[in-house]
This record gives sequence, C-alpha cells and structure tokens, in this order.
Amino acid sequence: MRHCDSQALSSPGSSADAHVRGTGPRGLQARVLDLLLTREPHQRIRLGMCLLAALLMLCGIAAMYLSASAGLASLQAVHWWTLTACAIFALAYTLIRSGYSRRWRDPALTLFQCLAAMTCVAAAYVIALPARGLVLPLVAVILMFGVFGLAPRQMMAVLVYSLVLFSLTIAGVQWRQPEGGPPWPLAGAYLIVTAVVLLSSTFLILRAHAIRAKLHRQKVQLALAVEQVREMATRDELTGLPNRRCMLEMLHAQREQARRDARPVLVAQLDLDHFKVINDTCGHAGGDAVLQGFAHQVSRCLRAGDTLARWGGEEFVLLMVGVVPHDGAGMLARVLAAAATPVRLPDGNSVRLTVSIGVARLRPHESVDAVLQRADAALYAAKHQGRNRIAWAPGDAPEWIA
Ligand SMILES: Nc1nc2c(ncn2[C@@H]2O[C@H](COP(=O)(O)OP(=O)(O)OP(=O)(O)O)[C@@H](O)[C@H]2O)c(=O)[nH]1
Repeated sequence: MRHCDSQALSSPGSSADAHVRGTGPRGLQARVLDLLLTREPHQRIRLGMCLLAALLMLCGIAAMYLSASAGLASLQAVHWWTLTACAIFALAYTLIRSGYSRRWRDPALTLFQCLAAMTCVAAAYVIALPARGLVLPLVAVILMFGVFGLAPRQMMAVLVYSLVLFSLTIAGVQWRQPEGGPPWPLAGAYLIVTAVVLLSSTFLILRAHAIRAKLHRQKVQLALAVEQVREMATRDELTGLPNRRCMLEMLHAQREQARRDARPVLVAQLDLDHFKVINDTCGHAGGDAVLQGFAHQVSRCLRAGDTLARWGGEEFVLLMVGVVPHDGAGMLARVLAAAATPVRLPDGNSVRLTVSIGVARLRPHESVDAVLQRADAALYAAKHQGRNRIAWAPGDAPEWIA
C-alpha cells in the first residue's frame, strides 16, 4: 500500500530517507543538478566558478601531498599549509554565505581571495622544495578568477602585490636556504617567468575589462534608444500626453479588465471649439501653445487613475476608470472649467478657449470602436447644441442630467 511504502521509505537512517532529505549521494547529486539547472545563466556561471575554485584548491592540496609523499616537501609543512589555506577559504565562504560580506564594497571577497590565493602559492613555493617550479603557473589561474570580480585598479593592486610577494619569496628562499634552494640562475628564471606570467595575464584581463566596459556602454545606449523609441511611439510630442496608439492600447486593456471585474469605465471625446479661429488669429505656433496649455490645465485637474490622450489635431480622449456617470459628470464639469482658464501665449497675450465633450459609458461586451463611436456622436451633439458643454451618449447620463 502506498501509505505503508512511504512510511518504510522515511524510516530513520535508511538510505532512501537520506535521499529524500538530500543528504545521501543521490540526494547530493540531485541538489547539484538542481543548483545547476534551475538557476539563471549568471548564477550558474558564478556557481561553476565556485566549484572550479574548490577543485583548484583540492588539486593544489593533492599536488602538495604528492610532493610530500615523493620526499619533495616536508609533510608537516604541507599539513600546516593545507590547514591555513582551508581556514582562510572557509572564513571567506562563511562571510559570503552568512551575508556578512554584503556590507562591504566587494561582497564576493574577490580581492581578498585573490590575495590570499597568491600568498598560498608563494608559501607553496617555499615548502615545495624541488617541485616549486610547478606552483608558478597557478598565479595566472588565480588572476583569471579576478576577471569578472575585480575592477582594473584592484587588478593592478593584485599585480603589484604578487610581483613584490614573489620577488621577496624567491629572494628569501635563496638567502635563507642557499643549499635547499635552486641555483641562482634558476631562481632568477623563476622570477622572470613569474613576472612575465603576472604581467601578461594582467594585461589580457585588463583588455577583457575594457571590452566588457564597452559592451556595457553599448547595452546602456541600446536600452536608452529602445526607451526613446518606445516613448516616441506612445507619447504625443507637442503636448507630452499619451498619443492615440497608446490610448487605444489602454482602452483595449481596460475593456478586458472591465469584463472581468465589471468596473465602470467612461470614455470622453474632447474637441476644442473654433480652434481654426485661434490658429488664424494667433498663428500656428500660438495654436500649438494653446494645445499645450489646454493639455496642461486639464491634466492638473484629473485623478491619478484618469488618462488624457491627444487623439489628433485639436481632439483629445479622456479615459476614466472606476468612475460612475454621477462622479464622471462632476469630473467633466471640472475639465470644462479648467479649459476655460485663459492660456498664456509666448508673446504675452492670453487666449480663452472652450471645449465640447461627448461622453459614453462602456457597456458590457461593447467593443472599443463602438464606445468611441458613441462618444463621438455625443460630441457631435454637444457641438450642435452650441459647444462649450458636455453631452452624454443616449442612456448613459446620470439620472439628474437625463
Ligand atoms: N496649431 C495647430 N493647429 C492644428 C493642429 N492640428 C490641427 N490643427 C488645426 O485645428 C483646426 C481644426 O479646425 P476644425 O476641424 O475646422 O475645427 P474647429 O475650428 O475647432 O471648429 P469646431 O471643432 O467645429 O468647433 C484646423 O485649422 C487645423 O489646422 C496642431 O497640431 N497645431
């Protein structure tokens, strides 16, 4: 029976239990796979780098013990070296995992780890006796780990630190252990090779930094350009209001939303009265200033949820969401009053304008085109009735108006 089976599976100490809790070998495998497959690419790369660093350290320890077993290094020195290296990296790991390192500028402790690793390699040079030449290529690998975590200035700091450290280490070995150390020409060759490896690695890493910085700049520029295009596609350049395309998208979205939650939606068409006369008397630039002034004045009296868009020419559309006709009538009366506030022109003159408004309530299952047509017909009626007024689509007006 399933129930009994599951009890047997989770009995304490069973390997299946360990698997379920992720502590057995299969559990560990599953967790590593989970870590690798369910993360974002950059997280996977970071995790891969951590595993690689751990592998590098294990290889270093193994190489040191192999050297010791071959009589090339003192076993006791290798014990101490391993203990110190593990302690340093365990400290870094704890600081990172506990989140304590987040309060510092380098939360991954990349600089600290690079400097610590260089010091460990230098110490390995001292204790590895005849096998010491093997440890030098490791400096390049350590620098590689700094490619993404270190700023160019930090890279230079690691370079200077490593050059000084290895010069002193190689010279110190020659001075303290003239017999145990390599012949002087060989020690000099070690020093030269180390310096060349350090300098060329740093140069290549700085090149990689420069390319990364360039790519980042291009990415930012591209994001800005996309934002600009998006802005141009949705904003009216003259008034700064959402444009017709943007309003249509909003209308479609609100219609879908209104179908789901039955919220009231009012759509008003606004048209400036006798705008041609304003254009003729104030010039086209004056007309533009009037359009801008009108947009500004009306926008100021709207609620946060209402949207005014420029529909085209001297026509605007106002979308009021969650507003019943009773409240909408009050709101539109305020729009009418705001429009009547004289607009100041750049030449110092001011223009008084009026606006006609046609308004319709979005009905259940009504299309965007249909509600716009009814609002437009109401606008036509407002113009016909003498302008500077609000006309409601038949059946949509609040009771006290109808
Ligand atoms: N300055 C300026 N004028 C515009 C712009 N777009 C349209 N117009 C002008 O707006 C005027 C609209 O005139 P009509 O459609 O006859 O309407 P009206 O004069 O407002 O008359 P009614 O709507 O009947 O009250 C035209 O003269 C257009 O040239 C614009 O972006 N800037």
